Amino acid sequence: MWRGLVRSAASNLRHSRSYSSAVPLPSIIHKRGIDVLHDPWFNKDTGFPITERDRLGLRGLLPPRVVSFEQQYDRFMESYRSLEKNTVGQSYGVVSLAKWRILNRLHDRNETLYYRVLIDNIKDFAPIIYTPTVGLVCQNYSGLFRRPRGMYFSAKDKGEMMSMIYNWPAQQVDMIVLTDGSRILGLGDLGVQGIGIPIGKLDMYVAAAGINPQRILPVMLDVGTNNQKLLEDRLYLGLRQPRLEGEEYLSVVDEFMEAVHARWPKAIVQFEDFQMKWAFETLHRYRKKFCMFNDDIQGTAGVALAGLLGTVRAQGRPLTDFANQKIVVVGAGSAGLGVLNMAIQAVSRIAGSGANPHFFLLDKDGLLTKERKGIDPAAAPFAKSVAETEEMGLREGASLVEVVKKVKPHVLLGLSGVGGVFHEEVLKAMRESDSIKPAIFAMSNPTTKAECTAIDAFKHAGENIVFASGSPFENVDLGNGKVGHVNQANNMYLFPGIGLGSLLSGAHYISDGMLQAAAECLANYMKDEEIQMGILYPSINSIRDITAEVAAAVLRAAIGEGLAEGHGDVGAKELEHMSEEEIIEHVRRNMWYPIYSPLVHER
Ligand SMILES: NC(=O)c1ccc[n+]([C@@H]2O[C@H](COP(=O)([O-])OP(=O)(O)OC[C@H]3O[C@@H](n4cnc5c(N)ncnc54)[C@H](O)[C@@H]3O)[C@@H](O)[C@H]2O)c1
Ligand SMILES: O=C(O)C[C@H](O)C(=O)O
Ligand SMILES: [Mg+2]
Repeated sequence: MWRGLVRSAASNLRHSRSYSSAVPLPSIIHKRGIDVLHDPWFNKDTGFPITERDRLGLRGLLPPRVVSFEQQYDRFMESYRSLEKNTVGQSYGVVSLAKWRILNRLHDRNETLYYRVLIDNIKDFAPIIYTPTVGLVCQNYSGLFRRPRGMYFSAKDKGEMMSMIYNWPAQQVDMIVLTDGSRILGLGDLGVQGIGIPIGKLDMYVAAAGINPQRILPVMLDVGTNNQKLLEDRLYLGLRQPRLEGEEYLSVVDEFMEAVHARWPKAIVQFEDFQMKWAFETLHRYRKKFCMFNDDIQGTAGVALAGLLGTVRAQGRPLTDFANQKIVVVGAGSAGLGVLNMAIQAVSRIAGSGANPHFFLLDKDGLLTKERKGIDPAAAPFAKSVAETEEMGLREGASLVEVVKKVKPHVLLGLSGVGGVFHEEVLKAMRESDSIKPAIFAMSNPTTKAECTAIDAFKHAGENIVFASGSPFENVDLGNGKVGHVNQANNMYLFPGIGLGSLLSGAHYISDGMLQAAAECLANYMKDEEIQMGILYPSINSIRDITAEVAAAVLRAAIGEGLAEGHGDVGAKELEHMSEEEIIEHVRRNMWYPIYSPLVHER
């Protein structure tokens, strides 16, 4: 149960919150009494030792027995397990929200214990604090709201953001996840309720990348919502106005980015769940100016590419064969286009710039060809020419079934946000694939929006497929002791490492080379024996390990490109002189791990 490395208190405290107010020794924190108990960053509940109770004015505010961290941990897990028992037979929504509530209450009260149970039970808890339950939490946010978490900047705050940013109590922030709530998972525009996504992503940053929870900041940019139901909901907590558009919209994002940069010039900003037009626009606008990335475009692309390369290996083919793979991508949004852009780059690296990849792109109106009217410029490079389409017996707007039947793809990859779009006929058509091991990636989230379920994929497309989904599914029992392995193709395998590696590099922007290094690291992480069994991604139980490797790869790439400026007391020169082993050791040393650190100096 007690996995992972236990850091020394001193090293944990190096990243602790520091205070500008003059603090007389012996206290390490400036708060006293009930304020300490009400601060989840420092609270140890019944775990406060007698010396700290004395010196922080806690005597009498707690029952007398001092309970160890291990006992507190076991107590929480017992109540969690009994909640599981007591909710057997109830609906998914009721059970998962009950689980979310119990975890959220701990999060509100005692962050050290919260992150420890999260890290140690990540396989069980990720589906609650992350996809799929986080989607349900966002949908029910107004009703579930008890306490705020993170910061909210709204269209009404124009002109005020530079001063508002100083309302955040931490002196240092390393990692920000920002959304405008316009495309929350596959659930559409959820307005201010989308704040659950940055919170969930940052929980993964703490659990996987060891970013200190005192240095994370979830942010909601509330520029209104076009969701009529929310606008009419009397409990809705966001601005009741249609979304800002055009220059008005961009000026709000600009102001926020400048405010963040002014206070924390080295903070990394992850853009998350923005509708496509703003996802691309803001990425182009800020990517060389600030240290930022768009997770849905860039993080997803790297995870998908790692899976696609794994698929080639699973077929027993050399990686150069990637250039010959026929890949049908369903969904021409920020994620689908991000994947195709990165896949095209990979093909030209592997097979030279003259290679002609066999990629097919569909959106809600079917196969995209050059004949499409009003085609989005971001999708245009992937539209098929008339000659190519005719040669295959296809046409503009051809349906998914037609495309799969004619193309016989090696890979069918969904990022459409439409549950069940890989229906029985589509999956059965995959049996005629030209691959001996066709791959089906149903990457849309949450589970209800997956293009197909794992069971249906193995049932209709055959037992020899490789399967991956964005939200978790159980492995499938194929009978006779055989198991259909379910991979979770989710950007959670990359964004924490991209963020941590970029942070430690101190680079002023995140280059394509850094992102490519992250994807390659994930692709190379899996052993051939695993790949042969259809296992394309590591178990989520190893997410801390894979994240350290990814972060080291990103850091090495930044050093190699001369972008690394260093972080904290480790400068560019020191980074340049580190060996590969020293870099990974440096990354691991900088990963926060939850233990109770002393809050008073020893006399
Ligand atoms: N697994 C992951 O790591 C991951 C990462 C990012 C996004 N996603 C998921 O991918 C989905 C899409 O995200 P996005 O940012 O690209 O959204 P988006 O809104 O930008 O794009 C959705 C695309 O799907 C197309 N589409 C809609 N209905 C369709 C249909 N019936 N057939 C074919 N195409 C259809 C739309 O035309 C559009 O091109 C979401 O559900 C999101 O949760 C998953
Ligand atoms: O949030 C996730 O689980 C993955 C991805 O960022 C998404 O938008 O679906
Ligand atoms: Mg996302």
